[in-house]
Amino acid sequence: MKSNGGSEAAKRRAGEAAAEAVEDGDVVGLGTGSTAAHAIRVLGRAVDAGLDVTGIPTSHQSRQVAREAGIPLVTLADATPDLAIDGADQFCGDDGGPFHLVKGGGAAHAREKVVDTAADRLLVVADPSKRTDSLDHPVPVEVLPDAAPVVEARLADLGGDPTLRAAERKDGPVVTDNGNLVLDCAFGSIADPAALAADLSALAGVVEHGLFVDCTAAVYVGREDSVDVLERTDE
Ligand SMILES: O=C[C@H](O)[C@H](O)[C@H](O)COP(=O)(O)O
Repeated sequence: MKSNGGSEAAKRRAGEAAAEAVEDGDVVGLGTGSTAAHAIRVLGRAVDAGLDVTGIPTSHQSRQVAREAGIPLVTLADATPDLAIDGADQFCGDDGGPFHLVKGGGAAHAREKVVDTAADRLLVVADPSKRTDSLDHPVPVEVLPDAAPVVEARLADLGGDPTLRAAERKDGPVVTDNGNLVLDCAFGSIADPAALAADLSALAGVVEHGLFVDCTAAVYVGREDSVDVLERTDE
């Protein structure tokens, strides 16, 4: 499984703490990545112990981890998630929020955004290396394969520097779970995530981008021996 190199102990603590927010009878959106996988495994142990939880996976990876953990799975056609637990490649925001994220390091951001925003609450799990004052991580942009050259040009018009994501153990590009390609687009420091998100969403051929703007209810930041919970409060 892809890992960003953050401490596994910190990721595990974040996952464990977020999983504690799940209640009997909940339908849970199951995020993708190495941090969310810790939460899924904890939920699997809770299911073994008798908790009634149903999961909605966000990728082939999270489906596989959930199956191995023994979590019953459904789709968005069957149920609406009460909450979702998902990782992030980078986040900004202080306690009180709003929180903005960059996601899609595992190319799962399109399905993640559908499931995470369908949930009543999105709980993000992360280690401290993901936190920043201002987002500057390249934004993954999932594109229809035929549209990639056109979208690349439009991203450059927006001031971005796009790179087609290459596969690591396959010749050629990464192909997403949805059969599309990914352009990782560097924009430098992103002053207005909402405006950039709107610009990216407006491009023909873009299936989804990895900016998640103010849709997070809480961020669980795991450390070696503790967890900070940052919560979005209503103004
Ligand atoms: O596409 C992948 C997802 O957005 C992940 O949630 C994100 O890349 C964080 O993954 P990790 O917890 O492994 O750093």
